[in-house]
Amino acid sequence: MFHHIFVTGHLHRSLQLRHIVAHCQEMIGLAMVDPQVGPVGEVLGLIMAAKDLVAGGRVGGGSGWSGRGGGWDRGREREVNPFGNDDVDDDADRALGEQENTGINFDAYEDIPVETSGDNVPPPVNTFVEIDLGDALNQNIQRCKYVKPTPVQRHAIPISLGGRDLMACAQTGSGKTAAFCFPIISGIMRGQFARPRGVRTVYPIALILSPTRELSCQAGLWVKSMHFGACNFLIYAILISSVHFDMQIHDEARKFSYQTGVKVVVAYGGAPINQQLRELERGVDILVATPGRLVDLLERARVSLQMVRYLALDEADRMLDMGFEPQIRKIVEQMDMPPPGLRQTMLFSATFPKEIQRLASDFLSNYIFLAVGRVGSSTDLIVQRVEFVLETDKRSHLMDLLHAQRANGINAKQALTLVFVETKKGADSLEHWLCVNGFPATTIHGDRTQQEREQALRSFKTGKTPILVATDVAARGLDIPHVAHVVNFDLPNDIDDYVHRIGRTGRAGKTGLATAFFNENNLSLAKPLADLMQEANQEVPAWLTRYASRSYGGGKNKRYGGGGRFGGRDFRREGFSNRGGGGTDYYGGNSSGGYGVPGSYGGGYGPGVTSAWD
Ligand SMILES: Nc1ncnc2c1ncn2[C@@H]1O[C@H](COP(=O)(O)OP(=O)(O)OP(=O)(O)O)[C@@H](O)[C@H]1O
Repeated sequence: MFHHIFVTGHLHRSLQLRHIVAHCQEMIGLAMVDPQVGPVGEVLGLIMAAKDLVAGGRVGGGSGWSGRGGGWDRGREREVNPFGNDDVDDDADRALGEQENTGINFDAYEDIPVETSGDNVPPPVNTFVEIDLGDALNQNIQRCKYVKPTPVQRHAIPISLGGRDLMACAQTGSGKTAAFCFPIISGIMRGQFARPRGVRTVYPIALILSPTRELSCQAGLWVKSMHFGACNFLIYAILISSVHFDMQIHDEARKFSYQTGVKVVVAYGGAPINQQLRELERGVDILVATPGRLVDLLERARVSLQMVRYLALDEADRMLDMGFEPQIRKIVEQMDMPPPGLRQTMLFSATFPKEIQRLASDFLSNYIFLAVGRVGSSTDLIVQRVEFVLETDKRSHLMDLLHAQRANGINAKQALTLVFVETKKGADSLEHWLCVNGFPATTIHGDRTQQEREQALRSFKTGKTPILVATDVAARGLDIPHVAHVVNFDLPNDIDDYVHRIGRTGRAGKTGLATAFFNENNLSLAKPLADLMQEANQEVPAWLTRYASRSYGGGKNKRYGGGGRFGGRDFRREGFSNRGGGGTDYYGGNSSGGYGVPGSYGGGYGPGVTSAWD
């Protein structure tokens, strides 16, 4: 027989919720967390309590972390199992947690060209067992159902394990997160890191920076069964207006580091800082952070970077474009982080414009450049279509597509469609119009609160609203299973943004479809788009080739200009010398902005275009 425990709440009823949780805890003999940081933090604290309850963990107060690398103090806390219970039988939960890594079409990656450059490049591996990652990590790889490494992992993991700095470019959905997480976790497991004991300051060993807090969040709805002695409990942890989400990288890193003794903490803006501070106080080995929130923590002296031995930048080109570069420089160069050479630095993205490579090389020491596939290319697992659609016809055209999808059963349960638009207003109005016309949709854009964005993502992921209308906020990194179709209702101005957007489908060896509506407003994209499609063996419509041949320069998409179709790969091979190697200083002598780079990268956004940072 099951005892049912409902943990449910609303912000203004958080006291009541607290009592319910306390009661649950009393029933099964667990300690109570002390959620004392205001209503939102309180509710999140309660949810964390529920989460620990669900996982059978014992939640203690104060610092539960001690010993090497801040690993688990197993006498006082037990680690929440990020893989969840095997006996989960709830559809929504399954949809949220399932990664479906079995049946991946690895053959799709076999022929992919790989380029490495730099001194003494360690050879690639073919299997995970060849690499000595340690038992605990190997077990987690099995739990993730990763049978063999993806190409970027085959090359990047030995390079990083060899202690080398790395700039890696590999296609969307090809497993870059694990490629930088595995060596970091393995390195921390092996290392001896004597860290200062600050009163309130924590000293992470690894820092993973990612550009947006949206870089996929994992929803926190728990419906689990569990057993205590002779009793079975079904525990429902549902929060009506505030749900705790973890960033995707954090979520992945937690899976990979499960039972390794390596503690991962996330800090990102738009969520209450107190909860994050409490988590940090319990100890941290790997800190996953967005730049803004990290600067805040550094300024409050709650985090010191002086022990950082590993620095990873995900979506590194975005992190270094003009919008965020000063913040990144502050974190990496102006605080207490060890310099290149004394720390290991790994930069990853699917796109890496040369100008950004130049900036990035400032952070690296004698690094290896790795390109899996052509730099900035899209995977040919995605079928790309471009249709000429006038502005005034876009809605009816989209409707036709959606009706056809429905008729073909493509939009059956769990097949999701992501529609990219240019503006926040445009997103809201299209969402409304879709809903009115019988297509449940939701939106994600910069004017929505963090909570609304998270709810939208969750509603999309679970298939409740199988259409998500988004601005570029959702263009990068999001790893949402079952996105079958990406529609570029409005095309971006920058071909790299297009690559990231369509990369929300066709992930991890699966196929996907991307449709773009092109018209005379997108002429500057004609050539790069035609080139990209050709590169990915896609059918390029004759009209697009004609536009492309007229070469409308927009000052953007410079990788297509001159010297090879994609403007080369490792920029060091193109007549620029690496600063670290003692060559020409191409920075124009200014290291904090205005780099004197001819035609420096402008972030890729035209005026009025919504960026991922809004
Ligand atoms: N070796 C592997 N075997 C099977 N699945 C894998 C493997 N490595 C990663 N994956 C899965 O592939 C998916 C895509 O991985 P990930 O999100 O790291 O891609 P990415 O290269 O960072 O993409 P993007 O550039 O869009 O951020 C994830 O669901 C991940 O769990």
